Amino acid sequence: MTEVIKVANLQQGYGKRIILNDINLNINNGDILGLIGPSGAGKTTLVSTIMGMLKPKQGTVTVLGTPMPNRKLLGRIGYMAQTDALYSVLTARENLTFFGEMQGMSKAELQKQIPYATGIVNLNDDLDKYVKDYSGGMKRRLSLAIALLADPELLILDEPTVGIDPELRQQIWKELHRLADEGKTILLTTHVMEDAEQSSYLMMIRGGRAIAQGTPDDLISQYHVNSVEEVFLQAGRDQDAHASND
Ligand SMILES: Nc1ncnc2c1ncn2[C@@H]1O[C@H](COP(=O)(O)OP(=O)(O)OP(=O)(O)O)[C@@H](O)[C@H]1O
Repeated sequence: MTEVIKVANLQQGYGKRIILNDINLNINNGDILGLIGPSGAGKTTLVSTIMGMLKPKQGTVTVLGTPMPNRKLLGRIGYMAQTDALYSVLTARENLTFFGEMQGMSKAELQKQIPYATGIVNLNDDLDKYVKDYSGGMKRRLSLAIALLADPELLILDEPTVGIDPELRQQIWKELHRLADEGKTILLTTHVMEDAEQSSYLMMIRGGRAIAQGTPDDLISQYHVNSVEEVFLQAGRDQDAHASND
């Protein structure tokens, strides 16, 4: 087992405002980490820090053995942001080719990987359409295909299943599990409990703090409840009770 992401005593924020406090996390290869928490909890802030887009205010972030931020590492990470960064005047195929070339992929690799990545998200029949004519869900799916394109060691996906129907969501999860079984590491943020239940390890963030973390089964038994959703609700109540006692 190799440690792929290590976050130690992280404090993060914007300007003087502190958003995340005392975050500690270790993820090994083959893990699927689900970051779950209410809107504004700090999930994207944590993801951006792990990606190296934000420098830690305090503490350290190490990815694939390298302290972050480090630009050189970006080629080894497949990243899907929350807002789609696509060129609407280009077709889907042209977008994929552009982002693949940016990551140093050869023509032969692109020829092999474009059908693979777009097959996972059911976009093969729409490859030559302009992105400006895509629906919101299709754009999300294209963004996911771009993240998968170069077969990266680490996939970081910010809300990958928003706007994706249940059948396709199942297909995507099947592929994410296959990639994890191959030893790839996946970090995703989500609001959706079904996604959380599919993760091998969960971190629940609320008010900038990790209120619970562990495997779904461990958390369910630790909190004496029957579902991940109940763990989340109970951990939130515990946090509120703790705050009112302070
Ligand atoms: N660039 C920024 N500058 C200042 N504040 C920011 C910035 N980005 C996020 N924030 C603030 O940081 C807090 C956490 O935001 P973040 O996007 O990390 O939450 P989130 O858990 O990802 O939420 P959501 O689930 O809605 O995406 C919010 O209060 C937000 O307003």
